[in-house]
Amino acid sequence: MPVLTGVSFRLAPGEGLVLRGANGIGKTTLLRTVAGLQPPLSGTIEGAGERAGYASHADGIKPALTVAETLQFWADLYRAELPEDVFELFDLADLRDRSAGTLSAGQGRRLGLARLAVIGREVLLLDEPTVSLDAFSVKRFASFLRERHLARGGIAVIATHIDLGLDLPTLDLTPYRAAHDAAGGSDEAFL
Ligand SMILES: Nc1ncnc2c1ncn2[C@@H]1O[C@H](COP(=O)(O)OP(=O)(O)OP(=O)(O)O)[C@@H](O)[C@H]1O
Repeated sequence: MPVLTGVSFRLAPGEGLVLRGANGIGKTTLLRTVAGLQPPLSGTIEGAGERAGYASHADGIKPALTVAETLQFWADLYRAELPEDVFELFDLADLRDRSAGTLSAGQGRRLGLARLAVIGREVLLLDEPTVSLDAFSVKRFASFLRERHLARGGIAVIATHIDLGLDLPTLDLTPYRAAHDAAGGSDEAFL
């Protein structure tokens, strides 16, 4: 059963897009589909695939590793160099040797987001990236997106309920909600 229907967008290097819509409209579903984690029922997605990095609601933290070990783990996995300033960029310098399992929610989110600076993917698919972040951390993350990602030709698709101050175009998914038969909402499609 479709969740969204008729959605279409195209982004050039350096461009970003903010996805909007009420809870349950299908923002996560769309991001996961673009990321290649689930197939579309119809239509095509071009240019994401191996070039894409997806950040979900979960931070993907391994509690047995320290903060520094976590980022090195991601760098090794993606065969990338750990950027020297990644700890400063995400305000993690004082937490480098802290066990990742002991981080607060916001600190853990900063670590999860720092992964994006490590993996070097051109297309970032971000699902509510600022959840748990304080205002200062939201600003820092917005600066990372603007100066380190978009300004260098990266692409970002961001589902967010808050204004990141990035002045990006918005795609409201409300008109694309799929019609359903009388009996069921889209929830039943997953059961
Ligand atoms: N695993 C699942 N089982 C049942 N229903 C699901 C599942 N995943 C998604 N859905 C349903 O699919 C629809 C779209 O969900 P999705 O998570 O994409 O919405 P969203 O726009 O990201 O919502 P939110 O703003 O609350 O994060 C919703 O009706 C949701 O209940």
